Amino acid sequence: MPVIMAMVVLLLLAGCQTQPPEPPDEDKLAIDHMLQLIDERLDVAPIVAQSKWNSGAAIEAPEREAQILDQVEEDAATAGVDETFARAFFDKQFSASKQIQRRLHHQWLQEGRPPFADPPDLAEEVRPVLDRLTPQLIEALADMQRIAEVDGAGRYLERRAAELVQDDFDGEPRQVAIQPLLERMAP
Ligand SMILES: O=C(O)C(=O)C[C@]1(C(=O)O)C=C[C@@H](O)C=C1
Repeated sequence: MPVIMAMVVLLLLAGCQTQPPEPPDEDKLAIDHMLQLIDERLDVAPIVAQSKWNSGAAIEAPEREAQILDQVEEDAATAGVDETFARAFFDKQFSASKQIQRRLHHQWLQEGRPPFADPPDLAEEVRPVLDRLTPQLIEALADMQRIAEVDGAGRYLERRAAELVQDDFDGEPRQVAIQPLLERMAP
């Protein structure tokens, strides 16, 4: 009997323990959507890497980054997104993409890889994919800004990132890409 009593007390105590806060469902959906967009953007990096492997163009393209940031500035103003936040976010998306590209080039160099048979054209086909993602990411940033103070938002984002953002390496590019969001969000 005392054993059963002790078990009942333990069960009651476990039930009383407060669970870490979880954001409401609609905020969870917004976070998932943001992570899916980040994943889509990172997915383009290997295609950029192929195109540059063939052309010999540098991975770092500062003039292209500046061009995207001009667009970001405009879209952020329209969507009411803090410009510094938006710029920091995109800067990290560039860093994550470059990390993936550098790792792939390193791998291909080691393998002595010949040029790819038919990579898509960088300016005509690949960059437009990234340009279409920019306004969608800004909209998602507006949501992130809105729910930044929601208890548990940062923790949820970090947990879901591991499931939704596939960087195909060791998770470092993913960590780089989500860092500005984690910095802004309540844990
Ligand atoms: O467009 C390119 O050349 C890319 O490599 C893509 C990208 C980006 O993520 O948008 C990444 C790195 C470059 O410095 C510029 C832009």
